[in-house]
Amino acid sequence: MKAVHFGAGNIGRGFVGLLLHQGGYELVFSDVAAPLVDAINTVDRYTVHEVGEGGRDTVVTGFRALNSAEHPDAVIEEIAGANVVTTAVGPTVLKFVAPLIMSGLALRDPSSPPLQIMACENAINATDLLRDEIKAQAGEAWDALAGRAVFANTAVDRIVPAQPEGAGVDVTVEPFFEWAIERPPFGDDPPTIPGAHFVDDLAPYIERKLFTVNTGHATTAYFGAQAGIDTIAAALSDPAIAARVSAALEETSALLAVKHDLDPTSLADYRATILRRFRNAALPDTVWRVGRQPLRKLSRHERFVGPAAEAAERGLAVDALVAAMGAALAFDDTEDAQSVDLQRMLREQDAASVTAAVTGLEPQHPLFAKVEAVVAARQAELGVAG
Ligand SMILES: NC(=O)c1ccc[n+]([C@@H]2O[C@H](COP(=O)([O-])OP(=O)(O)OC[C@H]3O[C@@H](n4cnc5c(N)ncnc54)[C@H](O)[C@@H]3O)[C@@H](O)[C@H]2O)c1
Ligand SMILES: O=P(O)(O)OC[C@@H](O)[C@@H](O)[C@H](O)[C@H](O)CO
Repeated sequence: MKAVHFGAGNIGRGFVGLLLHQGGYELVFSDVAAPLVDAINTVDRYTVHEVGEGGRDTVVTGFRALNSAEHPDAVIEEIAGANVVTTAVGPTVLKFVAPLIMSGLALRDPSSPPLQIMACENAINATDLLRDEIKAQAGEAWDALAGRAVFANTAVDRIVPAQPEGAGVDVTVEPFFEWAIERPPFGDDPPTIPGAHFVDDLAPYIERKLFTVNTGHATTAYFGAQAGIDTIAAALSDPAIAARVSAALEETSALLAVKHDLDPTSLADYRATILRRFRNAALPDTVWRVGRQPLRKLSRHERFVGPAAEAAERGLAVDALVAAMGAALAFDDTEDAQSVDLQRMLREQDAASVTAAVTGLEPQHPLFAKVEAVVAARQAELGVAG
């Protein structure tokens, strides 16, 4: 059995690749970072180090890496003969891997079992986005290709920080992990991924994850950055920031409870577990990694505006989420292109225009005026007219 995994970065090596290896797949990483591809190909094993309570080391073997920028045809050939394709490249990069998967499907023996495709990104229905990209790029050829693949959405959860310079291919991760995968697309033949659980309806799982883990994480990062704190664990040890994060998560939990009929006590346990995970002092995770790409994180269906918009529509509280969005507006990392764009927009556009462009909300939406107010407040701090 063979799996081709796009994105040999933190979660690619530290989680998806690890579980595919444990499932018995021969693993082919595909990445565009030449030094990373070369480093992977110089070793025959790497170690996933879990740090924090209960952490242990696991060795991964049976892998190689291809540079898809330099050798796209080699990647296409591997896909044609693979059982599984996974991605962990970031939601905005899916459109760049789509042509390779499309060509791999075109080369595939039509009598082979369908290729099982799963995007492991932090986004609602990321695999559907990938399928839509492949379909759009295939045009009329899609009808012939569609039957050669099945597409399943997933929710992956494990905190994998940026790895220090010189760490090589080994990866430091937290001990916790969760991987929920839609079952129906596979029929009677789901992939063998030990530790993953297959569910009939992914929506409650991905929304609970994105709107709790990632909302809480980003809230910690943005308030932490604003307070001049570098790591997630240190930010949460500040009682004022911890209170902000808890308040934001109580708002998302209130929405999740009514929307998906989730038990409030289980949601409270889920929140407590997540906050414990964030406090893992052995995990060197920074506010800069977790806050990365603020425009993506502030977009319409993401971890802030997604739950806050639905909460506002239902008349539920949103003030803590809006305050977190205010902190996100202050995220100023000159090495992050989206942060630079956000700061430029705040300086060049009026508050209503920034709110509409960043959040995708209509001006008449019940959330709009509240976000516009924090945008204007940030502009006042910057000394620019809103
Ligand atoms: N790190 C985590 O804690 C974590 C946890 C769950 C989900 N995720 C999600 O996984 C995805 C990846 O996150 P990460 O933290 O591993 O990021 P990362 O930057 O460590 O890894 C991304 C990798 O993708 C590669 N890449 C970029 N463009 C590519 C292309 N066109 N083809 C192939 N590879 C390409 C990069 O070179 C990099 O090695 C994101 O969607 C993220 O939200 C991350
Ligand atoms: O990967 P992002 O940029 O969407 O979000 C940053 C972190 O919140 C994220 O990577 C978490 O570590 C991860 O989602 C935990 O499962």
